[in-house]
Amino acid sequence: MFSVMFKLKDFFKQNKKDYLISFFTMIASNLFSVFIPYLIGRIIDSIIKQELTGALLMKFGGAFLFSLVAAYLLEFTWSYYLFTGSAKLQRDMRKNMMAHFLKMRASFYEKFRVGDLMARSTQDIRSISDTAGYGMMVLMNATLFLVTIITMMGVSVSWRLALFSLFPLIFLAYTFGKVGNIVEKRYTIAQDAFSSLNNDVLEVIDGIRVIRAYVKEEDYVDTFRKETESMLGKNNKVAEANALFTPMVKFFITFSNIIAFGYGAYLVSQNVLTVGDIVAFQMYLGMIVWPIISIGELTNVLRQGSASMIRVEEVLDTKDNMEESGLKLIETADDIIMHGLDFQYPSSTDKNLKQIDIVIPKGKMLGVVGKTGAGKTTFLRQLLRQYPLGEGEFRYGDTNVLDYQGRHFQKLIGYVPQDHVLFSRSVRENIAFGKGSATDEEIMESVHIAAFEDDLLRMEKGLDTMIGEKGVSISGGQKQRVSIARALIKDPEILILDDSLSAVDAKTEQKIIANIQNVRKGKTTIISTHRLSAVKQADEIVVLEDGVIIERGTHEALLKLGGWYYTQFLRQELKEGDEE
Ligand SMILES: Nc1ncnc2c1ncn2[C@@H]1O[C@H](COP(=O)(O)OP(=O)(O)OP(=O)(O)O)[C@@H](O)[C@H]1O
Repeated sequence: MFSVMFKLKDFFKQNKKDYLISFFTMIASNLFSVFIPYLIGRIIDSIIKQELTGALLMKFGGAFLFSLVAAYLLEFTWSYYLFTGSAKLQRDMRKNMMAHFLKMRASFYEKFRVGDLMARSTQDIRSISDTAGYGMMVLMNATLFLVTIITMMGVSVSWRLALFSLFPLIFLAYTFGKVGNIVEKRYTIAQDAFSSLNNDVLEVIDGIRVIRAYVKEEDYVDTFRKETESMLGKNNKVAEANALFTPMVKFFITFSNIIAFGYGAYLVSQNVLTVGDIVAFQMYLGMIVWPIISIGELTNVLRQGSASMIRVEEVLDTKDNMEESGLKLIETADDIIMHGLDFQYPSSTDKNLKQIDIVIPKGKMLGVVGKTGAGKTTFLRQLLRQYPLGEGEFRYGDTNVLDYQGRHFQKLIGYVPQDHVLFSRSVRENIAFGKGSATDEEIMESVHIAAFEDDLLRMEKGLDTMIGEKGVSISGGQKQRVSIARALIKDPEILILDDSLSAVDAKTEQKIIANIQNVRKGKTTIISTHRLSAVKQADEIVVLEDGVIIERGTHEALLKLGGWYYTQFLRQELKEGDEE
């Protein structure tokens, strides 16, 4: 249960000053608070003994008021320092989480679904920070307060009475532990359900157009209703376990009250205690309820915090299984050489690339074709190092890719993925993303190469047009061209296009290819495509089937070969002829 506090020890150390201020102001505030019943006890005794004079009342009144104000101000101070600390913890953990997400590659995102990651980086982090704020407050304040009250009960009234009347609380502590275990288990189940629900919401929002097109709204409403019902059930179970704490405290404290009254009255009758003592003692018993309830809640907060900590650690401890990269810096791209390269996705049962032998000389264009599922994207992912390296040789010139610094290596590559990812920003920002300091001239140059000029002219605000969620929706072909412009503005040593021209018409495709060839002289370009006309000009074309290169050569050589490429090319030519 306390493991979560232990795991946060570095954070507590870093914010030692704040926690020390909280701790000492808390002690002082508690001392002033417990002084008040003591004063009341003394006033009652003075009334009974008929010793209360005006001067004495003024003295008691002054001390009472001073203690009240001091306790209030001190409580403000400790709660300020404690709760700002917990907000800092949330900030730090979110920063760590985001840094981790940005470092991770494909296999990590295959393990965790987006909704799950969102749940862990919001609700779980909040629950952990509750342990550093509320949890810490209860731990320090309730235990300190409890110790102070019990000491006052013993010192200012009677140790015997204190021991007897607090005896039932031993059973309370035992029950707290048992219920705490139940809370932790139920909370983990509820959080897992929340992750899954989060994910489903994201999927619905993402796929809303398809859901509508297939008139599946009702089905989704129904599924979602069932899920939220089940989630409600799980949360109710947590609430049910939580609700046990307060009645449990009241139940056991009642026994303490009975003992205190019975045994206390006996001690008064024996002249061991005064009536004022008993009143003060009962007030102390009343005061003890709050810290005990809080300790129950502390158990709760700590159990939930440690369940959340396990969920957050699971994410932070998951690496993407990428090999350690070397220290070499790569300044310029060399020939890309793969020899006998095999690769298998972690979740795949068969090899997805088999014995790939390829040399892409620096500055040349390679075309990668093949039917769907042949392994084109998988081959490009090896170049991009999105997955662990397969078995076999993969070099840049004479140097094994693993000898290069991973991140540095990426700087040479411009990549246009199959699924176009554009941000909810302006066209300008989306394109300049490829090169932070890009001027409008440079942006327009890439717009021109990507054949996006005419589209831009039609946009009322030109480069300032907002796209995505915050602005206009743009077509698939337009998205592809903005993505191409984003990759081109970097003027990368290696440009990788993964089926990036599929949504543009044949004429525009030819225009883009011609532009690319024109501006990328001396630079390596790799194009994977279904439409063979896009790679006609390539220096070499490889045909993949089931992860194996089955044909290779120039366009002319492949036509002569009369294999898959030849048949496919004829089919596409005929189709395009028909369309024209
Ligand atoms: N992340 C993955 N985990 C497991 N298997 C995968 C993964 N991605 C792809 N595959 C499998 O690897 C094989 C090659 O897929 P790949 O996406 O490389 O084909 P492709 O030639 O690019 O297809 P397409 O033209 O349809 O994009 C397929 O059998 C596919 O099911």
